Amino acid sequence: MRIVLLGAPGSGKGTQAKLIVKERGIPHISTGDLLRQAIADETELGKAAKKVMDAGELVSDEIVLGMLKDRLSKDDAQKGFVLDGFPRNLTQAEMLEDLLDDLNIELDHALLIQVDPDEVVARIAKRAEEEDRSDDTEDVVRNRLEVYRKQTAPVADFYRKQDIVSEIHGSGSIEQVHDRIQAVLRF
Ligand SMILES: Nc1ncnc2c1ncn2[C@@H]1O[C@H](COP(=O)(O)OP(=O)(O)O)[C@@H](O)[C@H]1O
Ligand SMILES: [Mg+2]
Repeated sequence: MRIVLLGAPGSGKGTQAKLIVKERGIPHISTGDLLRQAIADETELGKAAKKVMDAGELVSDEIVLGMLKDRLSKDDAQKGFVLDGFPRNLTQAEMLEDLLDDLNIELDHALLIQVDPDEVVARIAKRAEEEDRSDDTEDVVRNRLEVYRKQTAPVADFYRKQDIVSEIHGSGSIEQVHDRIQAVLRF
């Protein structure tokens, strides 16, 4: 099964992706995690990405797509995957479409996790304490939410045209949200 997770920063994409992959034995592909790993490894790509991420902006489409291409070509991704954090804008959605066309595969589900902005801000503040992410400070979060509203929210419409979007109510406990996702994936 090939799943894309959409939703604002802090909506719970990473949290829910981990639960889905545990049950289905497919990899969790998070472009944010791949970038944070590149930063930790101090690669050239990581150094370039860090500056952009620390400002709450999006890393260039080419860099992220290159990373994703490599990751999707690995053996474990052939049975399916949960993609988290990509596509982040319409250009990336089109790039992903071309990439999947080349591989002769299609997405099965685009899950849009919906959470009130106030709740998202509160969750991210909590995550900032727990995880020490340099892009989780209040100013940067505000900018990331703005980038989400302008650039990422339209991606849902891109997938609505393919009729693969399911909206998931993202408030409540992690288990409750997971149950809602399971109900959609079973269908
Ligand atoms: N249903 C939930 N209720 C409360 N907190 C949640 C819930 N889902 C996720 N969180 C917390 O919110 C923060 C953001 O979640 P995360 O999965 O990192 O979101 P995203 O990957 O969409 O940015 C994390 O600290 C996570 O533990
Ligand atoms: Mg995440």
